[in-house]
Amino acid sequence: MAESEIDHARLAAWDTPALSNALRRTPAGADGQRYTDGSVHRLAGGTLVGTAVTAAMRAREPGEDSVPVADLHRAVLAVPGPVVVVVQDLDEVPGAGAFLGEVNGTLLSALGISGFLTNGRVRDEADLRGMGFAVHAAGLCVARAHMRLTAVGVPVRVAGLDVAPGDLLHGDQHGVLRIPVELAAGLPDLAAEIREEEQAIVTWARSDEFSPEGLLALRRVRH
Ligand SMILES: O=C([O-])CC(=O)C(=O)O
Ligand SMILES: [Mg+2]
Repeated sequence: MAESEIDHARLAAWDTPALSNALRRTPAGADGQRYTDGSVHRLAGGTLVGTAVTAAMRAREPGEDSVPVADLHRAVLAVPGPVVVVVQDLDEVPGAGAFLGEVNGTLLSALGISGFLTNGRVRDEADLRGMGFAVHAAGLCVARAHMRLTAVGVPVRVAGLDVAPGDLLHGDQHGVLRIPVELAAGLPDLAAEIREEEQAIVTWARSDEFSPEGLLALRRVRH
């Protein structure tokens, strides 16, 4: 499926656990899923869905290896649909300085991005909460330090998740999930099917029909 045919709004109506459950029923299975490892958290915004535009940065030490931020802006504008900007902080100990703050955030907001993900840190927190896009990062930091982008449009690894330019990402308060583009169209229906199955159990557990003996008699394996 072409990226332009993906129904982002339909995916955004689901949370990451539901889409992960749905992916289990595809060839991806339980082992073929790729998602952030919990070392980053959502600091602002709601659900993100979009195509990855990637970059790398460094901040701890000075260097002559910078590329213009305009390269990132151009890459964002080259994607027809919603974009998730993914920035890998390459420093051995990431987080010395922030790429994302009020100014870079406002520019990316003006370009209409859906989300931002980094293994590094961000700043100007109060401003970021009003940007209208989701921010996932390892945390906050004070300084800019020697922050510069060192590459745009390269494969990156952020919070254990490998991301290539063009990958489809979905994220919420649980983390960020990479969705194989060829499986995207089928996921909402699978998620709905699973929710129905799960809600049957939940509804029973909350009902007057429920009894501990009844539960044991079912000898349930999964839930
Ligand atoms: O200094 C930077 O580039 C990061 C920052 O605080 C901002 O974008 O406002
Ligand atoms: Mg700032």
